[in-house]
Amino acid sequence: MGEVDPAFVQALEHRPKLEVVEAEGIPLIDLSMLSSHNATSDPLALDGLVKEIGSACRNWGFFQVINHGVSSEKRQKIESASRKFFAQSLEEKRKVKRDEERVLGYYDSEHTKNVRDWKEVFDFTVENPTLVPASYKPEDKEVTKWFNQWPDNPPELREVCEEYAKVVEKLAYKLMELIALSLGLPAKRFHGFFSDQTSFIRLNHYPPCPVPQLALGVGRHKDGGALTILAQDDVGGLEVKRKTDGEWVRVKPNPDAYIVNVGDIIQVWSNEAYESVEHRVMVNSEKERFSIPFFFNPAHYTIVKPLEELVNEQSPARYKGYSWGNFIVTRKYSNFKKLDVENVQIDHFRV
Ligand SMILES: O=C(O)CCC(=O)C(=O)O
Ligand SMILES: [Fe+2]
Repeated sequence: MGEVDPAFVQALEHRPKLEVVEAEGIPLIDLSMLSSHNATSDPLALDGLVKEIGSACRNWGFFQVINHGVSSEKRQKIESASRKFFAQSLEEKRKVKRDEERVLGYYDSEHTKNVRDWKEVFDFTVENPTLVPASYKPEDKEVTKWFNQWPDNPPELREVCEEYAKVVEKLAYKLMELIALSLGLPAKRFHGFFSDQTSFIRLNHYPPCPVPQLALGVGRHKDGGALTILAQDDVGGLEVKRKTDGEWVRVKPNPDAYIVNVGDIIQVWSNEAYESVEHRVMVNSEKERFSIPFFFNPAHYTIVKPLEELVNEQSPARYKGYSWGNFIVTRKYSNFKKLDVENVQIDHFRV
């Protein structure tokens, strides 16, 4: 195994197979009608789109969207600034390193399920500052603020990140409207949850890895928030656990598309009509890879529970309510030290 730190090595059953199964059938959904005038004047076409979104959420939990309204210029700008940022020396990047006080910024030793990920990241929130509970102890009611940290180089990073956040946020609201309609709810049913959103964007850099059969860029996991909107470059490596057979399948890069996945919160809100799906990232020995997920997350004071409209005698609530603020800070602080609480999962709130 040579020089590789054992912290990166996955248990046998979680190691990736090097022969890749490219996903057949991950839905590709065209959103162009939302940016034209047709959306209001052609209810039939909107209906078709809503059905497509509903069946993608139900059958896959993952889909790709094209003609999504995010200009390719904004995407290229953030991608190129991200490349410039990660190309700097470790010393330079660590000037905006995250720690217990400043939890946003650069980080190079993230763990998923206690195995180190082969990646480095830069995190920033969409709202600056972002309000969150000051402590992971539910009895502490104090609220604190998370502030973004911006590096000196590349100098344009802050502006391109802020611009990008604005346009992807618009897409996130549109997708939530389609998801609401697909569940038989009013289009704006979810909007109120996001007024003091805790959404964040992560710049991911996966360097080439000498042991791609042993390590992962990100270990298998589900996203804890509401919805994730991901830009991946042309290298490929994202794998989704297909619902029909549990096979790991790769999401083929499409430079015009965003990959969207349902997170744990939608699973709970929809009372499991839609499920958050496991995914992971494979690395390779030749090429570095970059990706940019936007994690659309509600306000910290949101109590996440199945929506009343979707609960009845035939389908009783499958979850008790839980505090989103407590969920995120518990996850966040467990990165820095071992807490006296277990790694929080929505399963803990199952009825
Ligand atoms: O890089 C990717 O393709 C996905 C990353 C991911 O799943 C995550 O950061 O939650
Ligand atoms: Fe993820």
